[in-house]
Amino acid sequence: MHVNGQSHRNTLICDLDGTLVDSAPDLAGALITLLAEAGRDGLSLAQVKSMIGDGVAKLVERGFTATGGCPDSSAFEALVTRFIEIYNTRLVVETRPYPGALETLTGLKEQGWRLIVCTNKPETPSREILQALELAPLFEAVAGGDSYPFRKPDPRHILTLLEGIKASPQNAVMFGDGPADIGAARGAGIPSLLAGFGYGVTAAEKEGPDHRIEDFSALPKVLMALNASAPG
Ligand SMILES: O=C(O)COP(=O)(O)O
Ligand SMILES: [Mg+2]
Repeated sequence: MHVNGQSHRNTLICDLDGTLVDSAPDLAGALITLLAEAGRDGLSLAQVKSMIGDGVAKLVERGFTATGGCPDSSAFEALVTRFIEIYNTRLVVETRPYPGALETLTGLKEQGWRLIVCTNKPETPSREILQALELAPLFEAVAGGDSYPFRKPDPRHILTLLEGIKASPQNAVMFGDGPADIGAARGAGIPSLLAGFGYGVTAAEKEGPDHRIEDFSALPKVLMALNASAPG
């Protein structure tokens, strides 16, 4: 679909952790419990925030690397399994949507935007979190870090999800807080919008996002501007 010679954007791909929901307190709680079980020191919330964005295995790896070293192969796999077990008991204890997320996305949906989630968190807990926080009805589709054999920053994570709902990359916009989001969007050839309130913001800035917002209330305006006709 073209409007004024440009592709009309009507599909918003949302990252989950650090973009739709502030999930760091529960992820940190689970990681700190896991570290304690292994006799390791704790980590601050700020430290854990900087480790989120590339899926659970990376989070566990980074947590152990930062506290004395990461075990390899089978011992590591057991830690990831245990992490998921602990995290499953506290998916939404402290996790909440960012202020204005529900209202803003509801408004966009009413205006005709198609909303989908592309996260590196495994699909099952992602769906459970969206359901528990009453965000699930907004989204047409959800892809997690384990939904396909690839994940962000691989652009195929985004492209396969779009294909699944028969949406074109030419009509899509990526909204995320981490370098994996901005990198995947660039690889897929779609504009990216950085959630400046999220976790991977400093690293994401280096990937050159097309736009940046500091809260949800700014989202509709940026999306409208994207669809506005080019000057001249
Ligand atoms: O699970 C993670 O590390 C984060 O996932 P997301 O930022 O892609 O939602
Ligand atoms: Mg994120």
